[in-house]
Amino acid sequence: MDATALWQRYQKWLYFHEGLGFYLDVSRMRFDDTFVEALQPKFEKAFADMEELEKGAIANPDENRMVGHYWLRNPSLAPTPELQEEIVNTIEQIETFAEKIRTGAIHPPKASRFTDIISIGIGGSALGPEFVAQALAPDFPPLGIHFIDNTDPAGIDRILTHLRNRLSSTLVLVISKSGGTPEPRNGMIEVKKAYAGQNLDFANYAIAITMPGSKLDEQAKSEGWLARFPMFDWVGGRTSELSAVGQVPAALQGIDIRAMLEGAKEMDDATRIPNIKQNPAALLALSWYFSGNGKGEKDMVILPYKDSLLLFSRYLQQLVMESLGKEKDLDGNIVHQGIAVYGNKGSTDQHAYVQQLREGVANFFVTFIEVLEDRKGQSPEIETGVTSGDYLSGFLQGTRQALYENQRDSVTVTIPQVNSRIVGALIALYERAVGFYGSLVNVNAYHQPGVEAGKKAAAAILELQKQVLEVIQTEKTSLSIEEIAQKAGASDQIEAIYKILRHLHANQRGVVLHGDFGQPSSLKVSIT
Ligand SMILES: O=P(O)(O)OC[C@H]1O[C@H](O)[C@H](O)[C@@H](O)[C@@H]1O
Repeated sequence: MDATALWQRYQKWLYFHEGLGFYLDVSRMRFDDTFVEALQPKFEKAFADMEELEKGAIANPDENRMVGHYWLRNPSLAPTPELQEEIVNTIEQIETFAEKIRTGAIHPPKASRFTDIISIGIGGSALGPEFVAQALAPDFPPLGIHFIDNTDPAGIDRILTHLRNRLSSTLVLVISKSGGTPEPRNGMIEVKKAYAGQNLDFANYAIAITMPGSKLDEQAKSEGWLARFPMFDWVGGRTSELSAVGQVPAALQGIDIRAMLEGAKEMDDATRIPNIKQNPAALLALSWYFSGNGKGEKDMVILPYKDSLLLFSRYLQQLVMESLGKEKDLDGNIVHQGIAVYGNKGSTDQHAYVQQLREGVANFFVTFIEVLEDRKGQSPEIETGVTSGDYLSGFLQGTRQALYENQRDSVTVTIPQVNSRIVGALIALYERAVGFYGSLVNVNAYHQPGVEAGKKAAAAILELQKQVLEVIQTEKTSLSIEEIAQKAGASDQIEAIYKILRHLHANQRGVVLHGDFGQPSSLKVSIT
């Protein structure tokens, strides 16, 4: 296509939202009108499905749940007055509470202000808060936030060591929708011990964000924690950033949560329009479908040219892959659906893997995110008439062009600046695009059955560890791994048993391995 034709195509497909100053350019996805027409019936179904979902249909049939994240930013859409009230009240409670913390009206027993937050959570209970903190926290936030989003002991130590002199002014958010996920539970137990180690009563510092009645909620209630905020049954983890999960940490950092909700609402209104060309989420879903043949054949590379949006790709990784990565479709057929998502930021990544994007295996499409405002205020000149921001902008345009010339497609999202309203709008845009795409390929985008298998397997390993330790302690003599496996009645688990023992050995847990470590079957195991 020559320059004039491309310019025409650019204008033909350009989506612009005036209120948000938001652009979406899908002109560098090489679909034609026939393709769009062919997809029209599927889109009609997707629009209808979405309307039902917003009205409170059981859009997540496997878990028999409504899917209501859209109600969070427009409570009048919630199907009952009780739900509407719950949403409105929760936001007000969060704002009031955060204000009291920030001003010192609520303060720790031994200090006039809280200075820091440890936020403990994983998956949907971490990725949104992490992304938003990086994107929107002011340079000098009223409280600095630190995340424990794993059960890695060294990771936990790093945070606790860093905060050891400020623990007495550090709030702890324990975020878990289910209130039973092992990683945040472990983090909470370790952090609680650290508080006890400094003679601090954990309850005076701890806040629970979880479904009412969960294990975590019960614990917070019985121990008299500082506060509890509800996570609703009808909000999925990966779409929970605009619920208490994201709002509490954001408000405590001085981020404008009302503006985030407002931006999301504006985007929701725009993505409710049942017309592909006038609906940015539909245009995204169309592009994804085109690129991967409706089968996820191409990966989605997210490249924001702005440091503050670095974690957007990680956030989207869960939203897209946990929603769309499914073995079966809604009719029970084996489909192995999904779209792989990765990325960091430009222009940094141009000095890393973009080489492969340009010339290597063509198994992806790029989503560029362009921010029009370079920085607050004027930029110094780097060369005559040229700023650092001009370079950033030039690198984005150049990469988009170079990829296109090599038959690599891309989408470009352009936003005026990174602020609360726009970040809210971006979150809403992708939530809706994922919902539409789920309908196009006929999968339940709101459950995650595959995650359970990993959790069960891990639980089985920990059970096996207990059996193994019992054998070693009863026998009290040096044994081979094979003998231990036999005595534990788990010969079929010999490799897992070896790995358990090697891990215990490496961590001074009373188990010692002797022999040739390159020949595991030769090893002898004894207790210390
Ligand atoms: O918030 P929680 O209940 O602790 O869940 C945290 C995360 O873990 C689960 O395994 C799910 O796969 C995620 O969707 C969820 O966000």
